[in-house]
Amino acid sequence: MPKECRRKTSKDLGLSGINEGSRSERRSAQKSSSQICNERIHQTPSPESAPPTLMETRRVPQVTITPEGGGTSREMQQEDWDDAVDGTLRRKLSNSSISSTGSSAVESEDDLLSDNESKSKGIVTLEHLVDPGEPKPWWKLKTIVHWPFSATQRRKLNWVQLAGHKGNFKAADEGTILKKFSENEMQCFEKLRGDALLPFVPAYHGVVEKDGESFLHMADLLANFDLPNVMDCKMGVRTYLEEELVRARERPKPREDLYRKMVEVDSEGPTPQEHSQRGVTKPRYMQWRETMSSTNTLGFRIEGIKKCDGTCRTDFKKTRSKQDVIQVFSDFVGGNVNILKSYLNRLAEVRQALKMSEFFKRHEVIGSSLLFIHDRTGNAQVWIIDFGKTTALPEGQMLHHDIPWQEGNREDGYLWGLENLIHTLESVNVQETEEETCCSSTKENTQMT
Ligand SMILES: O=P(O)(O)O[C@H]1[C@H](O)[C@@H](OP(=O)(O)O)[C@H](OP(=O)(O)O)[C@@H](OP(=O)(O)O)[C@H]1O
Ligand SMILES: Nc1ncnc2c1ncn2[C@@H]1O[C@H](COP(=O)(O)OP(=O)(O)O)[C@@H](O)[C@H]1O
Repeated sequence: MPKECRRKTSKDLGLSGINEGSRSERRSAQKSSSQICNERIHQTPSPESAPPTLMETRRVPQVTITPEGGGTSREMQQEDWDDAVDGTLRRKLSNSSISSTGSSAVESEDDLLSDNESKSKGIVTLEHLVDPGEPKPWWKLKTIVHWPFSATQRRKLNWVQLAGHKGNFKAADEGTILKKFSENEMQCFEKLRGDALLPFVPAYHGVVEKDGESFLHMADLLANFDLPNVMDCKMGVRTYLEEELVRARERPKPREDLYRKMVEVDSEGPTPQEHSQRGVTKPRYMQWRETMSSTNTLGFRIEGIKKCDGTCRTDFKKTRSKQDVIQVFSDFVGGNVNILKSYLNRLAEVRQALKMSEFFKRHEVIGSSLLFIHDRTGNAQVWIIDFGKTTALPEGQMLHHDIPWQEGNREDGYLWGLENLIHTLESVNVQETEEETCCSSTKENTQMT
């Protein structure tokens, strides 16, 4: 069937109605959502109780950690943002020089990953912790959770891991997975039990332990999808904890692995000093990642995408401009207006839940992602994942999540990023007639023996 060529934005198709709160704001300003998104980057902040949409990104401080210790702080200037939004960042930090040639979204096609390759992210095969034939009971319960697995269920799982550390996940009983234990994340799951965010996080089944190694047992969000398309968006304007900054300042540890990762993307990234020592500190690397991608300018970034045709890309480190992000989103939804609508609906629900959530008010949410999953049946969902670096604030303290971060205030820019994410998704062009998104019907996220 010939494809309809006339392309429309989601707004033309009435999708912006989903986003009620911000629609009236847009109407009153008589501006398109794309304008708004760009303008937010330049707007000055309204007073303390500003609505979540207004955040002055010009004042996101760039705290630079030098190997000698002693952080220096520099506020981003107007020209930095001007450069950032037009896609050519040419700014210099106090001790570094960064250049970019634009989005990798159109540059690299070399990222078809499998677990045979050295890269840690992509399509993986999850193993169980023991050989399928092992006869003895080997699980030691650490919490009240009853270990439900039987030997016959110990199979390998074809899975998708778009971010995070290699080997962090194991297969578990059907529809569930194990993630390497983190005290922080465990506490978050426990606290989320009675919270408004509960419907948006993977169901949590407790902690299990084997041979001294502990795991968080949770729902496999891919389990109910047929050949899923998956996208990981890391939320917030900052991806490292304030305490990581403090630690790096007190005991700076230049890391060669991070230096190598930086050079791989931009040989001009490291400063002369970092080149000579072949090392960069963690916060320095994280800040560089934030400025190269859309984290600082939009409050979220794309980490990886796996499509139903089996292709997988995690080469988004330089996808920064709003236009580039729109292009990637557009490709991800494959012009399917219903998928786009479902995602926008779900994001509106997530936003609503975040505003209600007691947990969210009292936690600094760093490095957490929104996981988008859809398939050809039209099923499309968004989930909040990864609480490994989500930390509770001292008693009585609360965050806005939509005001600028300054060292000490622990703000993460999560809500601001979500607003921008919604507006960016609303700007995606969709075709008037639905395009077949792809793929045959073989079940992909399956348990294999
Ligand atoms: O994405 P790239 O450029 O590879 O950088 C990674 C990610 O930021 C990881 O975050 P995530 O796990 O959310 O993907 C982070 O782990 P943390 O979350 O532990 O900070 C890694 O720190 P190290 O593990 O210290 O290298 C850092 O090297
Ligand atoms: N519950 C889940 N269901 C399905 N996929 C998941 C789930 N949790 C994580 N993932 C996948 O694993 C990747 C890494 O997850 P994450 O929790 O961020 O790990 P880490 O803490 O190591 O960064 C995500 O990008 C996603 O592809």
